[in-house]
Amino acid sequence: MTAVNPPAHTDAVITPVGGPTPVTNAKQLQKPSGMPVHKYRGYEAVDISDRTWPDNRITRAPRWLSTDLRDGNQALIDPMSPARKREMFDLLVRMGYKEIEVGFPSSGETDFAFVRSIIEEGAIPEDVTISVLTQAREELIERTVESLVGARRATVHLYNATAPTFRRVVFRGSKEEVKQIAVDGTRLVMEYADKILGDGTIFGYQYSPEIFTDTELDFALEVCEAVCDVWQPEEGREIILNLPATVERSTPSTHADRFEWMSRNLTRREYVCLSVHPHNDRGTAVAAAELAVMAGADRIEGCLFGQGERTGNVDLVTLGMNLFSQGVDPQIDFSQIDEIRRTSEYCNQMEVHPRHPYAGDLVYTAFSGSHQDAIKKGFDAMEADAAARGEGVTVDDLEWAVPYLPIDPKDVGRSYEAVIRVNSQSGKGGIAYVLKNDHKLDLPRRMQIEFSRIIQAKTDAEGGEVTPTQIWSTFRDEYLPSPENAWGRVQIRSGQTTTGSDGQDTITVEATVDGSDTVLTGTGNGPISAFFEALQAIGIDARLLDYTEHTMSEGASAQAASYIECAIDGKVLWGIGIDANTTRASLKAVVSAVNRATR
Ligand SMILES: CC(=O)SCCNC(=O)CCNC(=O)[C@H](O)C(C)(C)COP(=O)(O)OP(=O)(O)OC[C@H]1O[C@@H](n2cnc3c(N)ncnc32)[C@H](O)[C@@H]1OP(=O)(O)O
Ligand SMILES: CC(C)C(=O)C(=O)O
Repeated sequence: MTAVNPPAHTDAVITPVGGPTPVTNAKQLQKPSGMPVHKYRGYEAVDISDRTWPDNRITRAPRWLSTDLRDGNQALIDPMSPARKREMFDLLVRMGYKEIEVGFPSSGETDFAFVRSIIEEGAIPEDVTISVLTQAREELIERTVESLVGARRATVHLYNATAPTFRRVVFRGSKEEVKQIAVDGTRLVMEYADKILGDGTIFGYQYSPEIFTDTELDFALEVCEAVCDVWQPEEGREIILNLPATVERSTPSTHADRFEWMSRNLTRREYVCLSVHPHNDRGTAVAAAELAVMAGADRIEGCLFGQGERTGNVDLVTLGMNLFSQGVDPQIDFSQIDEIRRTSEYCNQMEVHPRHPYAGDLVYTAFSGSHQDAIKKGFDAMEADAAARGEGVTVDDLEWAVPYLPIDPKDVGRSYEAVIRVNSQSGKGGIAYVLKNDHKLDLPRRMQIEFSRIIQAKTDAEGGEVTPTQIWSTFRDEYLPSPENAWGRVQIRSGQTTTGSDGQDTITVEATVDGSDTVLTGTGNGPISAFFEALQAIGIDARLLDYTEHTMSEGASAQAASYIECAIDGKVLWGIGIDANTTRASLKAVVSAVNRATR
């Protein structure tokens, strides 16, 4: 055999002995881009060769915090109006989020008033903790705590940047001074909470060393430890330490290493809720969150559909649904994903991409032929498996196993209607799926091939998508013309068969042939062969090649579909007949094929 792909390490051009085309190593064809790569440097690895996170599995939902109303909102072109904020808040509650960051109350009247409104209007369920963000500045902290008066459960979330560039550029201070900002801020939060909030509030505290991703690990740890020294976490008094990828900078694996390192080195780890807050600058926020949980994070902060600064916060919908698709209950209800999407679009005034995981318009839709074929076979196999398991077992009782569909679209409130859409890339499987799903017609394989050629000719000629309605109207026109729209040489009105003592069937059919009423008769070893003989009399030479039938529904008024493959005057064609009586259905199927032969 001749090698076609040269080994990756050679730059040689391999000329296959006797082969037609010399093969060039693709490496040789790539050229330097000319882009200014010298301006950037690689992210530092973490010295943690005994890392354990790759072996961990996520077997239960982490704690979730939605920051749609804070990090999501602060990144919008038009921040949410109070009405939109309230819609979002109510949605998050309905979905099951128990920790919701509701704003930055010291930023201005809008956020302050919103926090007051949900407290005063009793919109916060007993088991939901609201959280509010503040900088480590006394006047802002005081105002922040004031916003929480009357809340049953509330957390103040304080942040300050700890990364070198921010120490140098924003705070213009030393490590010690920047650590002191966090320490003083924590003390002020505690003092104001004591002074302003009564015993009626179950008060929590969260600290974020902002830009954790660019902060030296040992310094991030030092600041977190100093904050813990002030807050004094203990049994029944947790602290949330949230380590934000304010700007996502590393691979998810390095991010996970940093989490494992922090998780191992925090002294009061059992009283710390370790929280991950990924942004999506490298497009890997979801992976970063998942790997961080494997590395020890207890809690994830993010936004629905990945709203948030720049490329967004991590997407809570994808994370939750990823768990669901692995058989882990996300403890968040995504069963009405389109309602969630619509509400989010209304609140954020931004659209969710049609290819957005789990929620986009097109994510359960296959256009391409081999995908459609496999999906149709998958649905058929699930139905057969359920039937084989015995009475009362439905596909909903089985493990989901439909190729190309990671989850059952029904589980998020989607119908199967949009699963298969037909265009020029589609094959017989998709078209057959539409006919089976929408019209209960289970076409035999060779008939699928025949009809898909008819649709293919249409897509090649007209381009674009062929809707299920167009597929059905093309199918009807081709195989099942209605009496109002009849075409073809033969239309039958009624027929009778009698069986003689010799076992031969004689058929008498009242029909219209070429526009004239007539009676056709013939004899054969069954009604179909008798009908073929009757057709001989009007010059139609037909021979049966294949026959199959199935019921289309259950009950007394059940319809049957018959499919007949015939050789007619040298052509091989399929016909279909639908009738409550199977003999009539098969005669209609013969007529369908006969008429097509002369169309
Ligand atoms: C990564 C994140 O998403 S963090 C959250 C960011 N979100 C927001 O900022 C939205 C809401 N913020 C706001 O509306 C405004 O920033 C306000 C109203 C809170 C404060 O506004 P201003 O008082 O004008 O201050 P501004 O935000 O510009 O901050 C600048 C000052 O705060 C200091 N500062 C910034 N962050 C912090 C912090 N976390 N803790 C303490 N001081 C801080 C800066 O060093 C600077 O100080 P300087 O004036 O002495 O140089
Ligand atoms: C305040 C912090 C958590 C933040 O939003 C970020 O760093 O992205």
